[in-house]
Amino acid sequence: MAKRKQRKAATEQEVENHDEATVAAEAGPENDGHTAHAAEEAAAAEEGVEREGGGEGGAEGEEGPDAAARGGEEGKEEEEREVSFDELGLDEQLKRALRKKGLDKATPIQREAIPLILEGKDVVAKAKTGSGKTFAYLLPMLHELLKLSAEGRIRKSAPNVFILVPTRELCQQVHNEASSLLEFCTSKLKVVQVNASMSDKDIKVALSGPPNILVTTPACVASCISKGIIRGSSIKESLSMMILDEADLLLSYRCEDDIKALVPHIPRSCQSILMSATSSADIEKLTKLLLHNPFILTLTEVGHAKDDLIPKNVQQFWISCDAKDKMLYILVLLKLELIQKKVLIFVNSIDSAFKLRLFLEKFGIRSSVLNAELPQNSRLHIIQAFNARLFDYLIATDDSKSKEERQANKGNKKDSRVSRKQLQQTLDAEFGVVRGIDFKNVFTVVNYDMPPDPAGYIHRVGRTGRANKTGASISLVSPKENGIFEDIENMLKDVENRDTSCISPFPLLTKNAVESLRYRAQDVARSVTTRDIKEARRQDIKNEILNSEKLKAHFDENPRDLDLLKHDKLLSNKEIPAHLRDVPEYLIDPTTKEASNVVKLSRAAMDIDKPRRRKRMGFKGGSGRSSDPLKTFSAEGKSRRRGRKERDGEQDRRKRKKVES
Ligand SMILES: Nc1ncnc2c1ncn2[C@@H]1O[C@H](COP(=O)(O)OP(=O)(O)OP(=O)(O)O)[C@@H](O)[C@H]1O
Repeated sequence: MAKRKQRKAATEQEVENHDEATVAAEAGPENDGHTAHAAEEAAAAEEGVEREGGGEGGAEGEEGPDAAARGGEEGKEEEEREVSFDELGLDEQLKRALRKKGLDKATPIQREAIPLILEGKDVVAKAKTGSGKTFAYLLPMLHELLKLSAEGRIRKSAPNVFILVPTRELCQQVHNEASSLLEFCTSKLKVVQVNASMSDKDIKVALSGPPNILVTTPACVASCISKGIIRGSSIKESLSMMILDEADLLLSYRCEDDIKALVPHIPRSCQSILMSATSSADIEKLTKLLLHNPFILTLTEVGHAKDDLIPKNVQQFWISCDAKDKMLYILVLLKLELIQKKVLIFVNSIDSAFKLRLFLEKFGIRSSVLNAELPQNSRLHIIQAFNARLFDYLIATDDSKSKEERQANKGNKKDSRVSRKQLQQTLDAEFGVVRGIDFKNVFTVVNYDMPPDPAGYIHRVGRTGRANKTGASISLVSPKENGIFEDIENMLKDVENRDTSCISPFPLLTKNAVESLRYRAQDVARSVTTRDIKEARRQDIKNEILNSEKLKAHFDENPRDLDLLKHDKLLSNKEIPAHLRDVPEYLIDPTTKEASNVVKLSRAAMDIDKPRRRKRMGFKGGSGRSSDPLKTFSAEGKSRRRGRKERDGEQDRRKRKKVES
């Protein structure tokens, strides 16, 4: 009965354009709720939402005509109401854990997906990066398991739930999130994560019991099955739910064969959920492979096109510069404080990352490098320390290069034992910096090197503006990268159905500011030699291997003690000359000074440096337009600035009016 009620609310929501989201729920050939579907189609056509088919029968049939008849008025009330976790009928113990995290309202994807999953539907949910997809599947899954456990109906020959993710960073992240939600649960559900870096012995120990929930990568679960660590027949008996998170990335991590190996063991009764930030042919492939008549949720924000890819709270900028000047430009941005911290800088190779780190270090700017070479414990600790604001600049190597190397390694792996060892010693095949990791409070993402493809851009930029916070991205585009930049712009224009670009020139940078630091930057850049880079890279791995051991022992006992190790330690022990550490006042032109002051003021206004005082930053939190210098300041000259200010004033007035009315 309760389920029917929830389903009704969901169906009403599907036909409406929501306050913050438009949901396209697609019903398929077996659906007998034709009337409801026709109403949805009509509403969708009005909203410019496409329907693609595919879907679930039964319940829609029961509720459809009813819902269609009421689609209008009641639905509108629904649309304007935020939905609390209470209203979603979740287990009290889970709600307690959510309250402890300061969360009471569901995000749009949670509001839509949770009732469907609770009803036992197969669901494909597509919602942009940072929209809360993880809890959208964890909460209903845990709710159902708690219910089964209370009723003594848990089958225990193998895990009841598989959560498959592309990388081991994500294994850890999802495992942590699930464990934190179970904090107040009296029936002891066990969640474990296993990955390819663990020995068979450790995996066996982790899987003994067995756990209720297994978070792992497709490669690891396939290997467990082939080695008999998990028996296929036990999976058939016990598995009640399978979740593929970051599904759009699973196949790009060459997991297709591994997933195919799993398919024959999945019982027909198993409910499958697929979560994704983008649409792709890979999603279609996985859907066909694993799901039965799924419900497809596609979520977008109001006023934005259906497939809008970048959250609207993220401003996108670009700077055109020669490849050889990129270090100079990044120095200007960071040293003259023209961008908000914390900053995540993407580069395409490990050497470039260390070159940049050494270069910045010579100007007194400390950073850390996150890359596939580091031991897993160190990588996790770097992410945790960055999230805890122990340092402000993180240089991350993207997957592009490592992917090539991964592929090469994958080929070699079959050929010789040495290559396998090399694979383990060099790059971690299950590593992914960008994809899906929940970096907290990153304000600016910098594409120091452009990503190899538009999808890479979406995932990189998705590391800011998470949970509806304000963010910005800045891409440094060299002439050689014009092609990929155009591809990205075209893709964004296409999906947003726009004529103009969604990425604006960065407004706070003057030619004077760049020229003021040119000679210093060139001198210092020349002084960073290939040998220095090699040595720094070697030194960093050495430090981190030692760290990794210490970390393991220490953090088992003191999980909150993040200050133990510093990842932004100076790589060189030479003292930083004063003229490089402090930029003399006379070098900075007045416009840049003004820009930098505005950035600092807005930083203070946003209270960015006092995270603890902002204990409960709700989902609607973050900063408004008025406090964001990128929206109120231009380095291009006063008259233009006035124009922009006036426009902004007008927009603010309009916004106020909307709120008042
Ligand atoms: N209901 C909520 N209210 C406020 N914050 C939330 C809520 N649900 C999740 N969050 C927070 O939002 C952030 C992003 O969530 P999550 O990592 O699940 O996003 P995602 O959609 O999976 O992103 P990606 O596609 O990049 O992996 C997290 O820090 C999470 O704690």
